[in-house]
Amino acid sequence: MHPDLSLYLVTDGGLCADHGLEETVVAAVRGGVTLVQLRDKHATDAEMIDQARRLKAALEGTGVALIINDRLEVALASGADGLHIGQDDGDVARARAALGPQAILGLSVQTHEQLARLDTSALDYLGLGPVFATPSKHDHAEPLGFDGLAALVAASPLPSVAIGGLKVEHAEAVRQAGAGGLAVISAICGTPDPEAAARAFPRR
Ligand SMILES: Cc1ncc(COP(=O)(O)OP(=O)(O)O)c(N)n1
Ligand SMILES: Cc1nc(C(=O)O)sc1CCOP(=O)(O)O
Ligand SMILES: [Mg+2]
Repeated sequence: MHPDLSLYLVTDGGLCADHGLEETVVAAVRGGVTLVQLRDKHATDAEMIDQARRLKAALEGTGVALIINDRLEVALASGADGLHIGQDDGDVARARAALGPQAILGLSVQTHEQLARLDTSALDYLGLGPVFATPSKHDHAEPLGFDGLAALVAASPLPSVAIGGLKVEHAEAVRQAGAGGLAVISAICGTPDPEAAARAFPRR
């Protein structure tokens, strides 16, 4: 499947708390978000399944897919549209086999070495980052900058989305680096008006 990576909202329960998770996501989608990832490092599986089901219902009719961060079992149990995993989050082939061919499956890549040993056949897209250091992910890798991002995009055989410290003012540089879009947490979650924050990003 080919997800629309143009403006990819990754959620953070803490940052979204002001408006509430569903309200933030629905407003951001009204503002132009094209893909949503439920990311919660603290919830139990049962809590995350419940969150995912509520988000899936809230996204009904919008055409925007819901991706689950890290947890294959949550993706399977919640009826979400896909899964995003990192280098240490489990096996890509196993995830694809469990999710089936229609699901969206994304993987994080930080280096050329990771890219070189990747079997991309089971994947739909890559998340490349961090472009910049960010407080939203305490264990992030060395920042790539835009030159590093462009080099990874050029070596990537799959559509890619850039992530890490990205704001509206970086959209043009990300486009010039060749990525298919931007993935953001704090540029939308935790802003006073998530719809306006999403709308401020240029359309692709
Ligand atoms: C779109 C996108 N790209 C990268 C990541 C990071 O995934 P990972 O390295 O597994 O780190 P965590 O998000 O699990 O902390 C992502 N979530 N989404
Ligand atoms: C979830 C995540 N993954 C990253 C990576 O580099 O793989 S950076 C990141 C956090 C992105 O949040 P913000 O938009 O607030 O910087
Ligand atoms: Mg992960």
